[in-house]
Amino acid sequence: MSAVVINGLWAGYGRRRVLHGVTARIPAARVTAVVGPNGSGKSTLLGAVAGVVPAAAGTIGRRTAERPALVVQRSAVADALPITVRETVSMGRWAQRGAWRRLTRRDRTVIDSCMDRLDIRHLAERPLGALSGGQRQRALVAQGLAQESDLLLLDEPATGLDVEAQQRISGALDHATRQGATVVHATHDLAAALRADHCMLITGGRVVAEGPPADVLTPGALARVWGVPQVEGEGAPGGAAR
Ligand SMILES: Nc1ncnc2c1ncn2[C@@H]1O[C@H](COP(=O)(O)OP(=O)(O)OP(=O)(O)O)[C@@H](O)[C@H]1O
Repeated sequence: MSAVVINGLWAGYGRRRVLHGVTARIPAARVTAVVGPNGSGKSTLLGAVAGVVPAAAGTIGRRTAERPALVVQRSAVADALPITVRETVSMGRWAQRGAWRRLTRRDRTVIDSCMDRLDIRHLAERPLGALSGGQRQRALVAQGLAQESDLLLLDEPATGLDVEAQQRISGALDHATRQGATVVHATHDLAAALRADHCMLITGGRVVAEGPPADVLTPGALARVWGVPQVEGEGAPGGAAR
């Protein structure tokens, strides 16, 4: 079953088109990895599905009307933002409660459990700007989880993190899918993409392959997309590149 069906999607910024007729299906309650070179349109695709980048043409069909949770790259968050980790994660509840309503007991339980899942409860009262990059990224992922949306979109959530932090995040995302959420993450980490349930390879704003990661991330497809020959025997066998 598909959580999102994208059909002939064109999208970009102003008059500049970044996505050129993207057609793809995102399976429900699974992890999908979006892979592609710098500037290929991964963030733009996540933004379009999240509704923050308008579609110029084509359609994005959703199974439900719930607002997606979008976790942006940590570099997109200002260092000087004067908020604590707990406040950052609490903002995840705004979509349900509004920014000025008092948090309920259930909100506080969700916030604490999302901090626990990312192992950042001990940092709860620290200012976000005073954290390391990896700690800050965990706080942003916890904020996304706190929205309890059925569609979680994450832009390179594990880039530059140590192995323990990467495992925390990937464990939290797997947990979300077991709870029924659909997870889509953009990544440059081919090992992480191979662990996903589904993979979309994009280049130049076009989907060049889509399907099981081992069928998509073939040595031939990677060589074509990145233009560098892969070492023989590396990557997965098969060939599903369009
Ligand atoms: N806000 C913006 N305004 C104008 N152009 C943008 C904007 N954001 C991205 N672009 C352009 O759109 C193209 C695709 O960018 P996008 O961030 O979607 O790629 P990406 O695959 O996520 O890249 P990366 O791997 O480097 O994060 C790039 O050429 C980029 O310069």
